[in-house]
Amino acid sequence: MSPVVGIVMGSDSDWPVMEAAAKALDEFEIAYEVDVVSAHRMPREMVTYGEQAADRGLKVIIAGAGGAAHLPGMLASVTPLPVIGVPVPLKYLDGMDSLLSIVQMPAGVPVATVSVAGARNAGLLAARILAAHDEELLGRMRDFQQELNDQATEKGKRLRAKVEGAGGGFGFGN
Ligand SMILES: Nc1c(C(=O)O)ncn1[C@@H]1O[C@H](COP(=O)(O)O)[C@@H](O)[C@H]1O
Repeated sequence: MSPVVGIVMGSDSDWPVMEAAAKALDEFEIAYEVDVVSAHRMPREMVTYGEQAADRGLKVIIAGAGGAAHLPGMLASVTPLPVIGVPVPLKYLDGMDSLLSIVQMPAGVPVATVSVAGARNAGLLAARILAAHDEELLGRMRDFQQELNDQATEKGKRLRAKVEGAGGGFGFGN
């Protein structure tokens, strides 16, 4: 299957964070490619990647970067595809630098920014974007949401049993 999502990052050092996006796409059996594409260190290749992405069949780009994280915004400026930005936290500033570098885009050049290190949600958001035009994938997303719902309900049951067992009161679920 040819890739429909491009997962790119400023450095291979971002992979431990970005891997969660790949895992989410694996869960939905969505084909993706992975690469290092840095706006700062390889600007010409970055522009080429962004310019060719749609013609190569990609539908969504997930771009992760740390520090002065210009990659997601720069990619969004050269591709018509939706770009999801993942702020990667580095040693200093706890990812606030990456977050602010990615999230405050000027009007006209959107980047859908997820939380700091929120690569899993980036993968899930890419799946939802694809599902908007794919009934079968939409069904799997609904199943996934139902599973989340069931798990949260189960957690509530367990918590209530624990508290009630210790002589506590009753909760919303009763
Ligand atoms: N933020 C960017 C960009 C960019 O935005 O173009 N290119 C690399 N980087 C970031 O530099 C950090 C350190 O990279 P190294 O570990 O290679 O020194 C990484 O988090 C990367 O995303």
